[in-house]
Amino acid sequence: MGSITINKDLLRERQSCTFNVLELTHLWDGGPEKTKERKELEKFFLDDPELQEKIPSEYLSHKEKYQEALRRSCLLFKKIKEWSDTTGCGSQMDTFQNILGGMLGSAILPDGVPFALNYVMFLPTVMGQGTMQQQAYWVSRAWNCEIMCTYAQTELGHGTFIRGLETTATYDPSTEEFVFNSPTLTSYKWWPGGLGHTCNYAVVVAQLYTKGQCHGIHPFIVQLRDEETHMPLPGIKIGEIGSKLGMNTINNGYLGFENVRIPRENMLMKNSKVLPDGTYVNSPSDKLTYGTMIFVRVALVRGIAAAYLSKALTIATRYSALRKQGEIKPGAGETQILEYRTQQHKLFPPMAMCFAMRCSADWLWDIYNSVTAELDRGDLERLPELHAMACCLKAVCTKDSAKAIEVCRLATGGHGYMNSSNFPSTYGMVTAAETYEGENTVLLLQTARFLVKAWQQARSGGNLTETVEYLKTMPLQPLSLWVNSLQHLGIAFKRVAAGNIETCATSIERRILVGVAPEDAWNEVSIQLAKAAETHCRAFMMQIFINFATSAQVSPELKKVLIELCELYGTYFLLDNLGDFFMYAGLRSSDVPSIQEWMETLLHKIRPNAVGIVDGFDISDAVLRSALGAYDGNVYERLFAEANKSPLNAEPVDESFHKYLKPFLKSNL
Ligand SMILES: CCCCCCCCCCCCCC(=O)SCCNC(=O)CCNC(=O)[C@H](O)C(C)(C)COP(=O)(O)OP(=O)(O)OC[C@H]1O[C@@H](n2cnc3c(N)ncnc32)[C@H](O)[C@@H]1OP(=O)(O)O
Ligand SMILES: Cc1cc2nc3c(=O)[nH]c(=O)nc-3n(C[C@H](O)[C@H](O)[C@H](O)COP(=O)(O)OP(=O)(O)OC[C@H]3O[C@@H](n4cnc5c(N)ncnc54)[C@H](O)[C@@H]3O)c2cc1C
Repeated sequence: MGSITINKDLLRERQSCTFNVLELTHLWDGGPEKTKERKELEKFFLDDPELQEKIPSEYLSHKEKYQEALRRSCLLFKKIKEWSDTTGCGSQMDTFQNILGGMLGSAILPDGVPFALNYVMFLPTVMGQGTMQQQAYWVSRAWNCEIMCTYAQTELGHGTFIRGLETTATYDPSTEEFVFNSPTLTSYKWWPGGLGHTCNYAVVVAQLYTKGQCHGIHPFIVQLRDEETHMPLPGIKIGEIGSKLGMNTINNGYLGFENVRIPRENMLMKNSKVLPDGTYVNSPSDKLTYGTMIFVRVALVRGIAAAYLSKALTIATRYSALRKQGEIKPGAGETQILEYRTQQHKLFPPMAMCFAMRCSADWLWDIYNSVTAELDRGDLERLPELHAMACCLKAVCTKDSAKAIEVCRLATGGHGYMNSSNFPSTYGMVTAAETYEGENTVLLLQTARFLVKAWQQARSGGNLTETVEYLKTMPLQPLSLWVNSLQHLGIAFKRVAAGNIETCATSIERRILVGVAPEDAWNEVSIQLAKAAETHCRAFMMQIFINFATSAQVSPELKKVLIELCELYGTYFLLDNLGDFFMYAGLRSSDVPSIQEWMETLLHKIRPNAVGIVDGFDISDAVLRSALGAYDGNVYERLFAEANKSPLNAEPVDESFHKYLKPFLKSNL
């Protein structure tokens, strides 16, 4: 038990890798300096015995899980402060992002950080929607953890349709206060992370009434609990919503109001305002209230979708290299399961997806920053494109990631079903992101709205922005014979997207022409609209991956691997959606066998580098938390050690035998 020798199959895999793994790590991290910083950060946090798990959390009760998560969150945030004060290495924000959504956080609090919303949503909302004065007051209090805050938007009755929220904030000019009420059961806030028992303040999104008129939803800062006793303030009804599929330590809560008063100054007034006499001053755009949601969607693509998928892939690929089962040729000895082409088909396309997600996330982060700066100057022109791309990338990447994590689990057979594989909690974390911050279908339909408008603009000769420019050029280019090349893949994906968008636009027009109301026509076509948005996103990711792989400043050996992965991304999704490529990209059935062969050849080429690629993600054992995925490959020893942590193994005979089983066995039914 506990041997430190490396499994010999894994060792052989590492010796036969054709590229320099460290070069990939540096590329993945964004440069050698970033790798160094990340490793120092991991060492600082993960070597601390106080932060290490004593009993696997699966064996704790719901209450104990929360209490332990809170204990560790407090230690963790003290250490973040210590880290920033002593090393001066990296900004606090980088550290927070790594802790809250990144790999480091998942090593210490795998089921979620109850403080996450303070940093991920409360602070960005105050910074994006508060006046300078409000920022000066609230940001330092929340940043320094003098108060702990969350973001309370969703209600029992409404999550998606936020214009339908029912919580009311009614202005009373006689006291210059807003009065909060929850008029119905369905108006109770439901879901906010940390709301149950952790936070004492929240941004609450409510319908604003002043001078007898409703002005729609607005954000307010509301105190929920006493800062000393933590008792709920009068009129505040608050609690936790109970056990969930995953993320069980994030402390999601409910919240109701009965005549709760807050000062006028607690309305976040950067965009719209209520003056002391109750006069309402309009925002330049009512969509600026939705800014925090865009920020989180952008952050999720890299921080959750790509990061957690890289973890699942590391576990499944290392395991597949050492697990032996059956023979390909009778008598030739048992085969590493990674030799099976079907296994390669399960694992290598998700590796390609991981890279495509990372390039897309970097692009999205850059345009988020530039559009945010433009918004601050009052320029709203590029907001629709940012919103459309944040929506579809969040939806497609979280969907691909969750699906691929489940495929990774299945690819490890029975052992993957164990909590000690770390697949269940990894999946629980990622599938939640398919729903929160905008349910995926709903987000795809938001993108589709932008695409249909862009299509109409392309037809009328109007100008188009970067991501939809192809809607102008694609339909004009003649369809050429199929060629197996990256360039042709890039064009074919765009043709499929343009074709799907055109089909939707014309289906809607056709319906409207025969008298169907535009809104009904939209609903009738919405299956195709969601698909069109997905194909647009896929075409974008394909192109961004092509640009990245072909222009990366890396050694020829690594470049070859990047190009293979990029080709695999394209061929995999093409073969998975043949109908689309027949309909819109000039593909003929006689072209398919050569594309299938191309894809299979790519699997064969990637095979010797599979372990090298996941080693390149450089996820330490402490972060992986998996009996199946550890660097040394001593899987069976680890599975045994984990099994022996089960409280049922503490005694050779459990007390339930004497209480129930023995009397039952002796009862002679
Ligand atoms: C560091 C890594 C992170 C780690 C995190 C880990 C912890 C995570 C913890 C978990 C955290 C989880 C926390 C949580 O979950 S917090 C709760 C999150 N909730 C949601 O995301 C709700 C989803 N719903 C919506 O966003 C809206 O209601 C939608 C969009 C569906 C409709 O809305 P509405 O009914 O009002 O609009 P409309 O459809 O009539 O369209 C009208 C126009 O508005 C435009 N429009 C719409 N939206 C935007 C926008 N945003 N920017 C710019 N424009 C926008 C739109 O294009 C259209 O334009 P046009 O066509 O008219 O020109
Ligand atoms: C783990 C987790 C954490 C969360 N954290 C927070 C938080 O911190 N703060 C917070 O405020 N909220 C939070 N939420 C709530 C989350 O944002 C909502 O659950 C989400 O926005 C979806 O809303 P809903 O649950 O009302 O689903 P619904 O909107 O009821 O969706 C149900 C179904 O209806 C479909 N549907 C709905 N509208 C449309 C439409 N217009 N067109 C087509 N189909 C439609 C959807 O596609 C879906 O299939 C969290 C949720 C989860 C799961």
